[in-house]
Amino acid sequence: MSHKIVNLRVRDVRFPTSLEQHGSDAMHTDPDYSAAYVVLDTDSGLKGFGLTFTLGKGTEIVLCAVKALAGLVIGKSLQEIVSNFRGFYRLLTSDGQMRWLGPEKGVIHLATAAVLNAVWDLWARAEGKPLWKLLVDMKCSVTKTLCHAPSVFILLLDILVKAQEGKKQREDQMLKEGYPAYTTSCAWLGYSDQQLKQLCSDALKSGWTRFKVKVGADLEDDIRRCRLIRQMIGPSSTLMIDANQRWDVAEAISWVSRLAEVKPLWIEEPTSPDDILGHAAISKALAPLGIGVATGEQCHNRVMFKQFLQASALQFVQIDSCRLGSVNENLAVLLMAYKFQVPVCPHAGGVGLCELVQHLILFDYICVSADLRNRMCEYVDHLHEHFTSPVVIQDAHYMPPKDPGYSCEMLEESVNRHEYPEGDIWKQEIKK
Ligand SMILES: C[C@H](O)[C@@H](O)[C@@H](O)[C@H](O)C(=O)O
Ligand SMILES: [Mg+2]
Repeated sequence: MSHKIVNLRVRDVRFPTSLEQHGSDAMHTDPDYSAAYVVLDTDSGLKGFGLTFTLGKGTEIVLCAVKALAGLVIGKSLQEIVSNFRGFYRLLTSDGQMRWLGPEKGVIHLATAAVLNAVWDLWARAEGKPLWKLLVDMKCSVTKTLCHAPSVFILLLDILVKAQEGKKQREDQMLKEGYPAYTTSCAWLGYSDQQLKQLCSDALKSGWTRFKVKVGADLEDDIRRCRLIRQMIGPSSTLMIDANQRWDVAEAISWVSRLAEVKPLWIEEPTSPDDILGHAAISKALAPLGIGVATGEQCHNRVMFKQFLQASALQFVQIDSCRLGSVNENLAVLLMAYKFQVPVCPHAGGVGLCELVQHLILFDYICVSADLRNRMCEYVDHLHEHFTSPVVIQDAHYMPPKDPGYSCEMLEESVNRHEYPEGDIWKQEIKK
């Protein structure tokens, strides 16, 4: 069946997470976790669901961008798209007029991600497999044609072929044990010390051993909060800190040096996400303290990642399922990270990001890296109840999803209630 796409709908879905300071950090003090949510209808009745993540205001701009891309998608069959997926990716990102809005960055690229995520979901559903399994079962030569990689990296096929060895064992291992995760949801910046202690002790009881803390607004607060959490989790648990771009380069080095006593594994987004050489300077300065630099959640595209890797400007690659051009571009980044032997630890702090990115990291382990050292996938404990196939966490591990698709279909009732501004949730909020 060809599954011709006959319609594309996009909706503005917002959750009022700022009311309880969920997701807050040094730069985003009041995020309302939101999404531009895309549904593709086909002539066969099969649907594809995709999204890109936003923080509330401005989601309407992403919706406009998705609508601008719709004409490139409607009328195409799934078969036509996947038989030349790289060509379709180029069609979306290289329109002679629209590419001026990016290219491949900002709102238009978020829109590309939402649309392509829905196409990948449709493909996986058509094959009756969860997306990670669709990728794992693909022939290496096919995988290579999907990913949108810079031409310098022609060794991609070799990497994939090499990783065929032991693939079945790794898949079985994942199905049994799951992929290791860390939690960010104990220590958002707007949480009180009391809340932080409570959440941390609950998380320890549920088996969590890796924790991320938000920092960057006030040094004395950071020292107190980081000491508190290190004391609670003990010396053998892993701690990461995340400044969400708050500092300039010199400030980042001195601030993080003051936090070195709590032994963070990484400092995430210490400075502007575009400052590749700044990240390289920070990496160099912090290496003697045993602290790495992590970044990626606001890295526009694969070309930026290529330069970060070439400049030794990061020690942990944080791919993002909704900022890069979907699976296609993320595959390119996974392969480049492997080439540079830098571990991938995906970003998932948002709505739906955990659901999506678990598929990519499973593929990375089974078919690319074959390594779990220094690797873990972010987890936040928010809003999973709004999805038809929510993530399953067992003993701080992501258990591989079993339902066909890319796991980002939302419950119709949740979408209706949270649609902005007409949904009940927002009508009530506006009345207050
Ligand atoms: C506004 C968001 O919650 C961010 O703080 C979040 O994505 C974060 O940077 C993370 O690493 O999870
Ligand atoms: Mg972050």
